[in-house]
Amino acid sequence: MAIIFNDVHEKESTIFSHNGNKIITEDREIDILARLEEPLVAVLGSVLDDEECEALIELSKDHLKRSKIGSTREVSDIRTSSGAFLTDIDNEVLARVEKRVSEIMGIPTEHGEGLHILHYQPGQEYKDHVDYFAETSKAASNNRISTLVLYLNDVEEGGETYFPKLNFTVRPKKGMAVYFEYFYNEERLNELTLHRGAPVIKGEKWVATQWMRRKRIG
Ligand SMILES: O=C(O)CCC(=O)C(=O)O
Ligand SMILES: [Fe+2]
Repeated sequence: MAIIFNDVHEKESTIFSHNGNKIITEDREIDILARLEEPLVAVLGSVLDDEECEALIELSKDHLKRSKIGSTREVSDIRTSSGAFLTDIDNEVLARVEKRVSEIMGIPTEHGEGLHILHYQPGQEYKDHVDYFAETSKAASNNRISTLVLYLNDVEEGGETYFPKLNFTVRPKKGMAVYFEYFYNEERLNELTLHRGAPVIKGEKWVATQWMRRKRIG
């Protein structure tokens, strides 16, 4: 008698709702270049133009200080780059980018923490981590659910975003982005979004990250 294995695993629904190979936003057509389905990771092309990338870098230069991580805001070895949130800044390019990012992520801007700019020099990295907060942390009452990392420049060597549990690498390219989400009921899927910013070997690396929360902030 044959044994029948029932596949009881049904695909969980995702926040990201774009199908096909393009995302049409109010002011831009964005290419979906590659995607993994579970957990959902999507590599996006031509999210920002050169002028927008350069404007974000310039804005952050005034605000950069040594990166602080986690809700305790302590300087840590996990992230050796420098970072700054672009909040409370009245700027036309920033507003346009935030609107576009919100359309891509399918979440209103009010759920976002503001764009966070990171600057890595050779040898600097962001070691393995997940973007959501531990259940025991205070911030988990309105936890993060999705991330968009925008690459603001071309890195000569190194600086890849790497997902070790998926064995998936994204190479930084100016104007491109990687999207991923971790709002699955199945905790295993969220944990698979573990990722790192590999050390920059040559050149420098600039990224802008948008983390979205489950509820509006404030
Ligand atoms: O720099 C990268 O490639 C990853 C950045 C990142 O993981 C983050 O901003 O949460
Ligand atoms: Fe991250």
